[in-house]
This record gives sequence, C-alpha cells and structure tokens, in this order.
Amino acid sequence: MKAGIVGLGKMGKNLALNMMDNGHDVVAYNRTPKKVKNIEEKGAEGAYSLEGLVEKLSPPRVIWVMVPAGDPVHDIITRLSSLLKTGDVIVDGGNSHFKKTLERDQMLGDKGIELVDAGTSGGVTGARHGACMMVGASEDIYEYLEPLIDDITVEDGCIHTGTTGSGHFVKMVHNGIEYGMLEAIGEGFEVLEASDFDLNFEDIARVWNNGSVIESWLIELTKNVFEDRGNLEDIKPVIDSSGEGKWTVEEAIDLGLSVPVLAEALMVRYSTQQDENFGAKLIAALRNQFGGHDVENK
Ligand SMILES: O=C(O)[C@H](O)[C@@H](O)[C@H](O)[C@H](O)COP(=O)(O)O
Repeated sequence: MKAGIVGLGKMGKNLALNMMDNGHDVVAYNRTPKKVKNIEEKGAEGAYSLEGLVEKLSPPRVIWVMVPAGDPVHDIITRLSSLLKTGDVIVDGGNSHFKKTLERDQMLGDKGIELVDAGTSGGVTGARHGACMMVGASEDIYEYLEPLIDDITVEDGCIHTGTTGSGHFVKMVHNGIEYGMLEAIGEGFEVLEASDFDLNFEDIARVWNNGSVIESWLIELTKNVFEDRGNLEDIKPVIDSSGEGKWTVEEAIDLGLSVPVLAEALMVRYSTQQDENFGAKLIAALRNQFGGHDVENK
C-alpha cells in the first residue's frame, strides 16, 4: 500500500520506517523541511507541503496523521478536509479525545472523507518495530487498511474496536490504567527507598520481571531506569500529563462510576506541578492550631 504520513516526530518517523520495512510506500510531510529530507534519505518520497503530499497519492488516499493531539491535529485534519476527495481516508494515530474524533468524523463524513482513529501504544519502540493499536473505523475501511495495520503492529497487537471514535476511547482508558499502574510502581519503590534495608532497586525490578505477579513491560522499564539513572538523583519529581488520564476520570464521572485509583493517580501528577502547595501549608498550620504540632518554617 502507498500511504501518506503527516508528522515526522518520534512516533511519525518511526511509523514511516516501520511501514517501509514492511514493503509499503510512504510519502512523508512535516512542516520542518529538514525532517522530510532525513526521511527521504531513508527511502520515503518527501512532500514539502500538505498539497504536495495529497498530489503524490492516488485515490482512495490514505493519510496517517501523527502530530500532537489538540490544535495541531485539528489544524491538519481541517486543512486535509479541503484537499481530499470522497473515499479518501485520514487516520489519526495520536491521542485525540474521542469526542473530538466523533466531531471531526461528522465534519469529514459530510464530505465523504473517512476518519479512522488508531490509538497507538508501545511508544517509540513500538512505532518502529511493531506497535499495539486500537482502531475505530467502519467495517469496510478497516478491511481496506488491515494489510497495512497488520504489518505495522505486533502479532495479535491490534484490535478493530468498532466504529470511529471507539479506538481513541479505548486508548484513553488504556492510558487511564497506565496512570494507575505507574503510580502503584512509583509508590512501591518509594516504600523500598525509605526502608532501612540496603536494597538494590535495579535487581529487585529485574527479578520482579521474571515470573512474579507484577511482571510487565513497565517493570522491565523500571529496571532499565535504575540501570541507566542510578538512584534518580538527577530527576526533578515533577510529572507531566497530556490529558488522557484526566479524560478517563472525567468520563467515569459522567458515567457515574467510581474510579478512585485512576483519579488519585491523576491528582498526584497535578500535585507535583505545584511548587507552592498552599493547601499543604494551610493543613500544616491547622495541625499546629488544633494539636500544637510543629510547622516547618522556610
Ligand atoms: O501507550 C503508550 O504508548 C503511551 O500511553 C503513549 O501514548 C504516551 O506515552 C502517553 O501519551 C503519555 O501520556 P501522558 O502524557 O498523559 O502521561
């Protein structure tokens, strides 16, 4: 298959290489020409404008968009909507909010353009050597894309989740779970670190990843982190988040569900963003008021 790729960041570039490794032809566009040049050297056909990318593909065109969720993806899809024709397919491989995907699907559907949401997991390594994908699409469009999707995902690492929007919905919940699992690992190692035993975290993570109940890719990565970064002295304890954990919790609230672990994991991330935790200061002062407990002064 010949596919267009928009966005040659870490994920897009590696997905393009993955497609080419598997015998697919790639036309690649990025707003930074240098990135286009780089991928041309690796065998892709370069496009230096969105218009140019569309021209180099023949109908029904498949354009895989790998740009950050939010305004960038919205901008690209809006621009593509006026360049593409009935029957063409846009795949949004980023972490878009599923409700935005449903809105965009409606907008594109009015023009006969198909939108596919391919929630993609496995990070950069996955994009390069075989990702895990959760794909929302109509039956016939999924069938059309299946040979390509099968090639760029790991074995049994792809699911057609249902109609457009469901891929991003399932990926959102996946990331909500990811927040909870990360938080559990972080807290566990915090307890280990605080103990009086002289523990080797790298060895513990390595052994936990060999037959234990919590054996997993995240534990393998935990081992790698300690291997690469020792006791994390060079890292600031600040955790960013790009939205999926928040959306999962919001969705759960809208559905009337209690998801305390996912919510707490999100709140912990937010709390790390606060240099000056006013609430904590107030609680310390209140403990002093009612119990006479010491307040630590700056
Ligand atoms: O499944 C994955 O490969 C990851 O989830 C990936 O999609 C990305 O690393 C997250 O978007 C990070 O999400 P936060 O920025 O919200 O932690």
